[in-house]
Amino acid sequence: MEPATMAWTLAAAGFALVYWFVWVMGAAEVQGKRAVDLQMGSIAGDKVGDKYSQYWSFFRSPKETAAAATADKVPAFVDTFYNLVTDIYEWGWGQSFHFSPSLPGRSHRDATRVHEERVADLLEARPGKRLLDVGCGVGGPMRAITAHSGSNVVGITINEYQVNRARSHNRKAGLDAQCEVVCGNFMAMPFPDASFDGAYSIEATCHAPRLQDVYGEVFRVLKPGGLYVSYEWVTTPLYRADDPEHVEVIQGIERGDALPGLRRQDEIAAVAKEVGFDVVKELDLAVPPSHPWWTRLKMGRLSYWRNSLVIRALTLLRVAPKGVSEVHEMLYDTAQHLTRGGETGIFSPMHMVLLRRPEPAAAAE
Ligand SMILES: C=C(CC[C@@H](C)[C@H]1CC[C@H]2C3=CC[C@H]4[C@H](C)[C@@H](O)CC[C@]4(C)[C@H]3CC[C@]12C)C(C)C
Ligand SMILES: C[S@@+](CC[C@H](N)C(=O)[O-])C[C@H]1O[C@@H](n2cnc3c(N)ncnc32)[C@H](O)[C@@H]1O
Repeated sequence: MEPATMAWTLAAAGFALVYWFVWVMGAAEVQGKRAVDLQMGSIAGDKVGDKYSQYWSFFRSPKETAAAATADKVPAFVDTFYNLVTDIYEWGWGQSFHFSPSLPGRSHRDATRVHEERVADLLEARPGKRLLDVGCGVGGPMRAITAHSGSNVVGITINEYQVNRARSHNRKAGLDAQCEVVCGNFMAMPFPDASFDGAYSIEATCHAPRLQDVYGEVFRVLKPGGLYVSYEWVTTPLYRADDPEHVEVIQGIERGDALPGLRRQDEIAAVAKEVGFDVVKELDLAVPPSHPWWTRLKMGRLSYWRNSLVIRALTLLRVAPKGVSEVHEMLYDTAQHLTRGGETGIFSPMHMVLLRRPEPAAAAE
């Protein structure tokens, strides 16, 4: 082959490869968020590195730092975290930022939807009901629940960038008349007392330093008789604080997922009762007969490698901001810890509680 022809062939093959990696494979999970669109939330491109260091400084502060002082800083730290990860989550996982038990023979998308529809069914959601989504992300669950039940949903998230993403997805799905999104702290919500028929939180309240603060707020805004379902991140009774592997896995999950400290499974219902809820049902959805939730993380080694290459290439080309690679590495690392947490059974991201705010007469008994 002529040298010139060879050069042209190589250039065309290179272009085709980059195109396939970035534009075709780059739309990893859902259409709508491609690798070339990766931003870092509302963080300016040249500040990503600083924000990433700021995120880590939270874990570097001495353990003996007064818990209350640290707790005050948590919402800002969680907000920074979601600025850093929201686009990578959407690109590599989808619009629902949670796990689901796998369903043999069905897609991840189906498994996700079934896990979300279970919430609507537990809440007996139907047209005319007004539900609250506590920590709503970019609204994947909210749209599934509205579409499934016909109810109206108001979501709250601490992260302004997610509010904009969620509103835009709601509009595109034609659900903006039924789905509303508010920016705010779920530990001090901007809603009147007794203003919701039902509420749910999917893998979100683990970001609260004190579960009482968020459960207390949900109790306040629910109408008497209203139901609240939560899927909680917890350590299970198999966790041993004197086993170094267990400690490393749990700390790895906390560091890579902006958690002020994972709770024990038995703390959840106790806190619910403390703030006044009746516990209607409590069940760990991660244990058999459920199929593993972590297989989706494990099966993706090739995708992680591909994603990492795409991100490096885009950073080099200055399409993606500097610092994205570091955030991506952090997520890869936490994926290993989450998988290990699932395999050992010491961690569950779906400890489900169904709670009811009692009617006044029942409360007085
Ligand atoms: C509830 C929370 C988030 C749960 C999950 C949605 C996310 C936890 C870890 C995330 C990921 C890890 C690896 C990433 C991978 C390296 C990248 O190439 C593509 C995206 C990941 C798969 C990413 C996707 C979302 C998670 C699974 C917490 C924060 C309380
Ligand atoms: C892992 S995401 C889950 C999102 C959504 N439930 C889903 O399943 O797609 C956790 C969510 O909780 C929100 N969150 C965390 N702390 C919060 C706080 N103090 N107030 C409001 N939202 C908060 C985050 O902004 C994020 O939207």
